[in-house]
Amino acid sequence: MKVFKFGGASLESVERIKQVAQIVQSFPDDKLLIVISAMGKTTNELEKVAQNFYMRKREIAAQLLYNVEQQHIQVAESLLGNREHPLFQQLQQFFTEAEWTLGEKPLRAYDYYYDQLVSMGELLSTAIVSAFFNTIGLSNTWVDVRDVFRTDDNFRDANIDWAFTQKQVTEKVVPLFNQTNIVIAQGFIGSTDQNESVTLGREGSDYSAAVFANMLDAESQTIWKDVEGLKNADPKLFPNTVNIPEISYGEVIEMAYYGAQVIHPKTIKPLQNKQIPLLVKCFLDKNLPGTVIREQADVRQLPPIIVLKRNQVLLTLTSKDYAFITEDKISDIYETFHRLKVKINLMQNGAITFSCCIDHNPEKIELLIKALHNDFKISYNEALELLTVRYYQDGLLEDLSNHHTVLLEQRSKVTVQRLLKK
Ligand SMILES: Nc1ncnc2c1ncn2[C@@H]1O[C@H](COP(=O)(O)OP(=O)(O)O)[C@@H](O)[C@H]1O
Ligand SMILES: N[C@@H](CC(=O)OP(=O)(O)O)C(=O)O
Repeated sequence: MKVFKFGGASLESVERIKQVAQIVQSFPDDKLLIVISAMGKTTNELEKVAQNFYMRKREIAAQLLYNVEQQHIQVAESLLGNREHPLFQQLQQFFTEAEWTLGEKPLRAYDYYYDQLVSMGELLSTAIVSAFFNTIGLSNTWVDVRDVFRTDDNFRDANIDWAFTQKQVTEKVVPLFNQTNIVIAQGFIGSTDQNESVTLGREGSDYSAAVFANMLDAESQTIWKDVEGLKNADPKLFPNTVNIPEISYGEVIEMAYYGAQVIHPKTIKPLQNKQIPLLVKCFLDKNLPGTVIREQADVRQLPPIIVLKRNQVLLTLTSKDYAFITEDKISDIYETFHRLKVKINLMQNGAITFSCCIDHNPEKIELLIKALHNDFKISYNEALELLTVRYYQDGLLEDLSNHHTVLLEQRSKVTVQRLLKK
């Protein structure tokens, strides 16, 4: 059994979906559990539907939902050639459910409504791909993963109930492979014990695939991307990147931790637990070797690995009473950040100052200031970039920081981080 994951980029047009079908056709002898994300940027569009609904801008929300509907119907029509197929009823049902939600008064928390609306992207894409595959001879079974992935009600970042979900996978998903060699399921979504839809955190389909791989004891998981494999930096941000043929789980966790937006950070652990290799392959050319991520990878040959996080803010807290920044003060500060769910990307303290770098989020900064202003004078510096280089070489570091002022720096033997201002 192999687990494949196709993300939004691989489904962003009719041509790309046909290309995905060709890839799947080249594995005729394998049992495949295929996890699929929403098409293209659908999740972003559905987020806007949810935001407008919650701000009681119903007409705008309805119009945005209609746009999503039309895009999907057009893609489905191009792939299937007509509107007679039962798929169109299935799509209509998803839209009707979303319209019902839009008709409600938003009495519950925003995150709940977000999940009810945004989870639709994966239901639509999987329904379309499944119907298309069946019409071209890629016989498959479509699964509503909300009947399989049981979670808590931590909406927008729900946590999987492993024991219950494993039972569902064994009892409901495994038998499906007696009917077809291919089973198609949604990434990114699940359901509570009250049958409410949940999402697992943005870009969470890699993680969904890893949960399936773990529970099905898959021989491998492959995520199909628009890049030749895992590279030493994001090729959209840096011109001369190189492909990494082989890398360890631990190294990929480090990259994700520092902000590399290529593999969801939660993906590695379920695979590592069962020593299942993670392959990153290119859907544009499946013959490229890609990257193998596993425990015993040869890391001696790793190039410098570069991660750039943009849109960062440096927050500086200075104690008002000139008291030292001691352990108890740091503990209070961390407690506040934890309570407000603000992640610290880099921190440093001096005698009476505590400085940290966080993602730019004006609402969160306002809440932090409110919570901390009694004890601290607070200043902040916006529009910064956090550069992380592992296995750094000084020449490279200087090149990457050229024309920037370094506001904060931290070095260990392996990793250097610099907070840069243009
Ligand atoms: N180190 C890296 N190696 C390869 N790609 C990277 C890296 N860091 C960031 N990326 C970006 O990840 C993108 C692919 O991931 P993503 O867009 O999430 O795919 P999908 O949504 O299809 O799963 C690439 O287009 C690339 O710009
Ligand atoms: N569609 C979701 C989940 C996901 O993982 O998408 P992608 O595989 O395209 O990154 C998102 O955009 O967050």
